[in-house]
Amino acid sequence: MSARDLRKSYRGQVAVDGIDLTVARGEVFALLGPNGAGKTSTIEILEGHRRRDGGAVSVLGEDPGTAGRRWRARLGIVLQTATDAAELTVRETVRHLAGYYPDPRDPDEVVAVCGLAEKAGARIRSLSGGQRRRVDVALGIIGRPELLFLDEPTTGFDPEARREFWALIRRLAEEGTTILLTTHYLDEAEALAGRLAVISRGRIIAEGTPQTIGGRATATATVTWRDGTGEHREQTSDPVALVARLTARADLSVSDLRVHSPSLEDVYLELIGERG
Ligand SMILES: Nc1ncnc2c1ncn2[C@@H]1O[C@H](COP(=O)(O)OP(=O)(O)OP(=O)(O)O)[C@@H](O)[C@H]1O
Repeated sequence: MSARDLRKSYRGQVAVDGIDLTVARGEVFALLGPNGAGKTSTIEILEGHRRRDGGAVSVLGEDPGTAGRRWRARLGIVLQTATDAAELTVRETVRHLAGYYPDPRDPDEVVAVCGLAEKAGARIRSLSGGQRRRVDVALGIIGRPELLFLDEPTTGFDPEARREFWALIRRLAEEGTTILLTTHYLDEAEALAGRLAVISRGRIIAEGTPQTIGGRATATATVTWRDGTGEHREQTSDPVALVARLTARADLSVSDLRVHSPSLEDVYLELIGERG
């Protein structure tokens, strides 16, 4: 999947301002960025849900602006807005949608892996917000998509449900599903994404792996420790060497040794702040 110089404005207001993006088959790629940065606009153009104003886009070898139903059946889509309240049960809803795909997954299995087995017979409108979001995810994967778009998939999930969801995404990725997700949870991006991009004001301002983005791998670390002379704190670009030096000193009894490297959140906030 690739986009070159992608552009989108709403009544003259620029939302996507020349985005270049390439996601290889089998990759899990996360789009991060503040509210209104242009993530949903970008993802919905790639899904074929919104028209672009400019740029070239290829998704599974086709232009989403003109691709047809067979192309659509190869995608799984979890939109940002949750499923409307419905009178159908969870099981009925998932089974119903399965009927639209040539090679769907087993509906009961999907209900189970999405943590909805106990709610399979419940009407959608009776579910909690997080449970409804799980139904959205179930509907997104029922068609055995080659490419899965997830727009803030775990909003409203409790911590356990998020962990279960992460395990599900990892399983799908292992099976070869390409996944593009947006999230405001940096731990989620770090846990799932092989690569990620930070979008701000319609542009990509950083791209890389969770470990290296924004210079994270080479950023200064803070080492703190305690010894006979008191508490110490030192900034260093080579914490391993400092720790080795400290622990080699027989005359110091070092304790409470900690190395703090910048988290993905630290790096993200710095990136956003610089451009904010
Ligand atoms: N249908 C629309 N009509 C007018 N303006 C829109 C529309 N959709 C989005 N916008 C505007 O485009 C900009 C980008 O919005 P978008 O939804 O793509 O951001 P986002 O990064 O997904 O934000 P969030 O994290 O809040 O979901 C915002 O300023 C938004 O107000």
